[in-house]
Amino acid sequence: MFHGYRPALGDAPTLVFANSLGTDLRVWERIVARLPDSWGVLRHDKRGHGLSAARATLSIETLTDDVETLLDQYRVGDFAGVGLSVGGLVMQRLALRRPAQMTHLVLSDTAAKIGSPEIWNPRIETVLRDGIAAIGAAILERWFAPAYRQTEDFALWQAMLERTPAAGYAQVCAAIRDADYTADLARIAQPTLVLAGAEDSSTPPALVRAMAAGIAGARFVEIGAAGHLPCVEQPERFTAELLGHLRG
Ligand SMILES: O=C(O)CCC(=O)CC(=O)O
Repeated sequence: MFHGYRPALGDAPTLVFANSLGTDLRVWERIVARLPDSWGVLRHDKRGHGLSAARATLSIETLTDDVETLLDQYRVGDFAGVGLSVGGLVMQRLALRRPAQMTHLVLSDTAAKIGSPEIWNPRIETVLRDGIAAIGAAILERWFAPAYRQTEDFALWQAMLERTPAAGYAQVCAAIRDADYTADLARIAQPTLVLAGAEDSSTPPALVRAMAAGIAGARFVEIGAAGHLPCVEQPERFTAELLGHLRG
């Protein structure tokens, strides 16, 4: 599995990131660039995305297994988990699997249950039949606020999305469809920051806020002028919230 690891220096914190559907580890580039150099960072391309090969069966649980494998491979100690959308589902699992090791949780533009079979099944069918480009414009409208879609930058993320293998994308869609962690939210004990792009129509702020309400003590912050990927569109604000959460 393709990944990047930078160990923390001394007692500096380590951040473990998990990406969203149709993106790879570069989605965190602008956040990592703003972190202190001493902080540890572990990022990866989930199965069927970026440079990571798909695997025969995939679920949120197997995606979480992959992150645990990397944590153990590098003997990562305490870490903060940062998950975006489907990556947020993975981090919700990891929070419960590694309660002592995960010190803080950051959930961006995610929920305990995202969408329904009525949304995911036609999307899977279309992608497998016609490719991602067939639904690319609709996805990008959900990902970015209108002003951002006029920028030169926008084409970069469109390329990332459209280069995602259709089979890998469809497998992750099915994994999201089959996951519902609503009943487990109350068991999350880490201090949790929940971020939502104010213009996110993939996981709208009301849905994200409802998840936050289920996690004891979670702090909910809405980020203006951002869609589904505030880490791309509003990296300054995203990083400020992240650093504030970790530094208490
Ligand atoms: O981004 C994700 O991980 C899943 C949510 C989604 O459907 C994103 C999109 O609108 O394409």
